[in-house]
This record gives sequence, C-alpha cells and structure tokens, in this order.
Amino acid sequence: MKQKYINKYRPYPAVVMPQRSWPDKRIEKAPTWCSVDLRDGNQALIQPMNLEKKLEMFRLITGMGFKEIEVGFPSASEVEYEFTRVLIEQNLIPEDVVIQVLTQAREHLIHKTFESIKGAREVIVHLYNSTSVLQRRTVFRMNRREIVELAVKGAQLLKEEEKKYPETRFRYEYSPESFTGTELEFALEVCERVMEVLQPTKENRLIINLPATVELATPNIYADQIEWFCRNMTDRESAIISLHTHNDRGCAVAATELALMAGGERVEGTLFGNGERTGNVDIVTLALNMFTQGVDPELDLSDINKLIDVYERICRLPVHPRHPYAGELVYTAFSGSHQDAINKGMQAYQDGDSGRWAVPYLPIDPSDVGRTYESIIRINSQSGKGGVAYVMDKDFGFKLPKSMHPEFGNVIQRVTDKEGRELQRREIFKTFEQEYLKIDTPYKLKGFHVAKRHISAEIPESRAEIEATLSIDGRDVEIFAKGNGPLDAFCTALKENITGDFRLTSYHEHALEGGSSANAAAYIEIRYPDGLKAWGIGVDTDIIVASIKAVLSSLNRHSNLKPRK
Ligand SMILES: CC(=O)SCCNC(=O)CCNC(=O)[C@H](O)C(C)(C)COP(=O)(O)OP(=O)(O)OC[C@H]1O[C@@H](n2cnc3c(N)ncnc32)[C@H](O)[C@@H]1OP(=O)(O)O
Ligand SMILES: CC(C)C(=O)C(=O)O
Repeated sequence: MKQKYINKYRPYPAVVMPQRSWPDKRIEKAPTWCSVDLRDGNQALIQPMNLEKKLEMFRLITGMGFKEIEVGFPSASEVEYEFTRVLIEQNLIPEDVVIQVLTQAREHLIHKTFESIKGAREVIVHLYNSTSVLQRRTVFRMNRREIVELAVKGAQLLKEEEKKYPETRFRYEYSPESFTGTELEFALEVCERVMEVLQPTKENRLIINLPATVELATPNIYADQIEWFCRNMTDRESAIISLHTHNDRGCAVAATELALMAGGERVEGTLFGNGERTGNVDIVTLALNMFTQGVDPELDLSDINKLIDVYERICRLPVHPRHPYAGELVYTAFSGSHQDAINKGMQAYQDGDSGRWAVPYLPIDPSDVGRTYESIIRINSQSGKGGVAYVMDKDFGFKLPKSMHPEFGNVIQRVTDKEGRELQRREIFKTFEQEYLKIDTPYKLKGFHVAKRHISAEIPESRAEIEATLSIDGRDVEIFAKGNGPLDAFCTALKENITGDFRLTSYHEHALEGGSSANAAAYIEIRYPDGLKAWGIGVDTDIIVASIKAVLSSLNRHSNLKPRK
C-alpha cells in the first residue's frame, strides 16, 4: 500500500458523550430478531432466489423461531411481489410470525408494496430513505429540509394506503438509511418527523431502525450513536430501536453486541452474515455468542449442519471452514497441545457434576449445535500424542496407558512427516495394527496351554505351569515353565529358553467394547538388558492369552523396529 494514498482517507469523528453508560451494561436477554435473508441477503446474491428457494428459506427461518421476517422488496421485481402474494394467499405465514416488506419513500413503490400485502393479517411496512451527508450530496442532490420532506411524504403515503386495507393490522418501521453516515441530530430530526406522522404509541410502537449501512468506524462508535439517539429522543417509549449492521470492517457482530448494550432492542441480520458486500450481521454468531453466556437466544440452532446445507444450496455461497460455530474446522484441533488440553478437558467435564461447560479451546459443546465429538481431533504433522490417544480411545476403544502415549505418538508422527498430510482415522488404526497387533516376527504364537493351575488357601501365591509352541523364524519351538501365574510362567520359559533376560515394567488391561470381535486388550511394557523399552499389545477373548500376545508383540518390536528409550 502506497503511503501517498493515505491522505485520501480521514478518521471517523467520535461521538461526544462524556457519560456513556453502555460499557457497563451486559446482554441479558435475546433481542427481537428479524431475519432479512429474503431481502437484504437475497438482493446481494449473484443469482437471487426464485420462488421455490424463497419458500424453502422462509420455512427454514420460521422453523428456527424467527417471529419477524422481511420477506422482500415487493415493488422491486416480479418474484418479490409474487412471493409475498403466495405467502398470503396460500396462508403460509405461521400465526405467531409477522412478515415485513421494504419500500423506498417513493409513491409508486409504496403503492405497489401495499398491493402486494392485500389480505395479510398483520404486516410491518418498512420505509426507508438515505439521510447521509454523502448521499444527500451525491445521490439525491437534496438539502436537509428536502430529505425530511421526502421521508415525511413517504410516511404520509403509508397512512393513506393503510386506509384501503382495513383487514390488515399495520405496523411500521422507518430507517434513515446510512444512519452512521448521517449527523446524529439530523437523523434524530428525520425520525421524529416521521414519528409525528405515524403517531406511534407505547402499545403500537414504531420500529426505528438505525442501520450501519456501511460499517465506517469501530463498534464503540456505533454503540455511542445508539445510546445518544435513545437518550435524546422525545418519545423513546413509543419506539423500538432496531439495529441493522453491515460487516465492512469485519466488526458487525461486535458493533451489534455493543449497540444492544447501548439500548438496541431488535436486530436485523442474516444467517451466516450473507448480504451486500461483506455482508449483514451474522445472526447465527450473535445468537450463539449469547448462548455461550447462558442467555437463551430464543432461536433453534441445534442442527447447525442443516442450516448450512440449506443456506449453501439456496444462496450458492459456502460457509467458511473457520466460520464461528459453524465452519467445518471449528470443532477440530490439529495441534498437539490443543488436542491434549481438549482431551483432558472433555474427560474432566464428563467426570464432573457441575454441568457447566468448561473445556479448553472449545467455547461451546459441539453437541449443542448438533456436531459430534468424533470430528474434534484430527491428526496431521502438528498433532501430538494426546490427540492420537484420543482417536484410539474414542474411535477404536483402545485406552492406551498414559505412559505409552509418547511411543505411539512418535510412530504416528513418523507417518505424518513422511506423508505430509492429515491422516484418516482408519489409517491411524492400520498403523496401530501393523505396529502392535500384526507384528509376528521373529516370534509367533502357535499354541498356548495352561497345564496346571493351583490356588490354595494355605499357600499365599497361586502357581501355574504352561506349555507353549512358538514359531521362531519359521521353526517350531516348544517351551515349558512354572511361575506364579500363566504370564509369569510364560516369561520364565522365554527367558530360560529363547530370549535371555528382560523385565516387565508396566501392565494394563481392559475390556474392549463396540465393533471389535475380541473383548480384552492387554498392554505390557518391557525393559531389555540393552536399556531399551518397548510396549506390546495383545488382543484376545481370553485376557491371559491377550497378555501373552502383548509380551510377544513387545519382543518382536524390540527385535525388529529398534524402539527408542
Ligand atoms: C441499503 C439497502 O440495502 S436499501 C435496499 C436496496 N435494495 C434494492 O434497491 C433492491 C431493489 N431495487 C430495485 O429493484 C430498484 O432500485 C427499484 C425498483 C427499487 C427502483 O428502481 P428504479 O427507480 O428504476 O431505479 P433506481 O433504483 O436506479 O432509482 C434511482 C432513483 O431513486 C431515487 N431513490 C433512491 N433511493 C430512494 C429513496 N429511498 N427514496 C426516494 N428516492 C430514492 C434516486 O435518487 C434515483 O432518483 P433519480 O432517478 O431522480 O436520479
Ligand atoms: C434498508 C436499510 C435498512 C438497509 O438495508 C441498510 O441500511 O443496510
């Protein structure tokens, strides 16, 4: 970026308000949500929705619990008009939902808008005209007085049209479009003049929508503007202050949150932030931000994958893989320390009884939005032993002893370094099988028999005698020995006849559940006279045989794979 161009831009003026109160406020309840997916979202699509798609989107958002829905700009196109008619004529609007229609403050457009809503039970007619300094000068070439007259005329036309449709309950919304580019006292003046015409009451309040049509400044300034506006209104109680932000600086969610603290009561936005340019505020993020603070957002987001599917198909826009709460990768940790912390945090959460979610790196329980734990940890070269152990446990039921995690983590690390890509879960399991379960050279178990077992009340230790047949480099060898138990006897037989000395340093076992046909796994760590240590694993329906296999697995790994210390 060239320095000389910096003079093209100037800083946005601050709002003078020494005793702003919003910084100390909190969001404690959900606002009234108004979805503008079918209007502001739709008008920004490369290929706007046809009638069927609009209907599908309408069903999706009513299903989520939106009670106010801007269904379109009926005077703008045939589809918009037709869609409004279909909703009304086919009685598709749920009892507790109110549709909203947008119109500019222009006579023929207002007239057509009212025609489109004939027969509706209740409607919000949303009137707007731009009031900003820039648009007054460059688009309208009107002074302040003329802009006020334009808005007042629009409001008067609403009142006139209303008389033709006595069967409908009308509510109104007025937007000084480009509010954030308008002098505050002028925006207030226009709104109050419109209020004078529409005569709202405490019982039938006018929605005053204060849009950041283009996001021009930091979110605190928008909050100041909202607080200033609320404080200075003559009749605050007859208005519902509505927020409508865009995301030009990437702060629409933050701006809306601060503005809610500043007095906003209603929010217009879209799913996943679709909308003009960088989009409207993303209601999914806003609502789930509230949810993570223990505030009921009063929207159903429990099946976020369904929302994504329908949204992507209808809007032909992808949801970014890192989109808050929704992206494909947001419940996934690749890096080792994150995996380790999530793994431990999940365990602590499952063991705990407070019911409060507290898992490092995961601000929300994925299952609350219909996502599963399985996809949380994925393995690539950035991953660590904890993540690998998590996958072995959650996907395959192998609870690797903690002291074994580094060894298998290193095995997987060598594969990911070599492949240079993410490993699929079945590839991790295949590596595990080859490394521990299928390794059978030089020693392969051909037969194992516990010849005698003796347990006596008088003798403290039990005794056992075993016979086993091993194939060693293709040659069958029979061994016999006595010991404290079958495992001890087997190790004695090996040491005396085949391998020389070694020492068992760790032993773990557990039942295997789920898809495995075997039902027990044994993990044995052996220290060898050369100072090396190696884990071995055995799986069998008989836990004794599983432990025998685990010993051979370790011996084979020690012989073949040069395990590290
Ligand atoms: C910030 C927002 O998202 S606002 C919503 C914007 N959405 C849309 O515009 C989508 C649909 N719009 C349309 O299809 C068209 O613009 C229509 C049907 C509304 C109007 O169509 P047209 O009149 O043919 O075209 P166009 O929009 O270019 O009209 C511009 C004229 O309207 C005037 N105008 C624009 N906004 C307003 C307004 N709110 N009130 C009064 N006049 C307005 C302009 O000054 C301009 O006047 P001019 O012709 O004397 O120069
Ligand atoms: C019509 C108005 C509310 C609008 O869409 C905007 O200002 O972005």
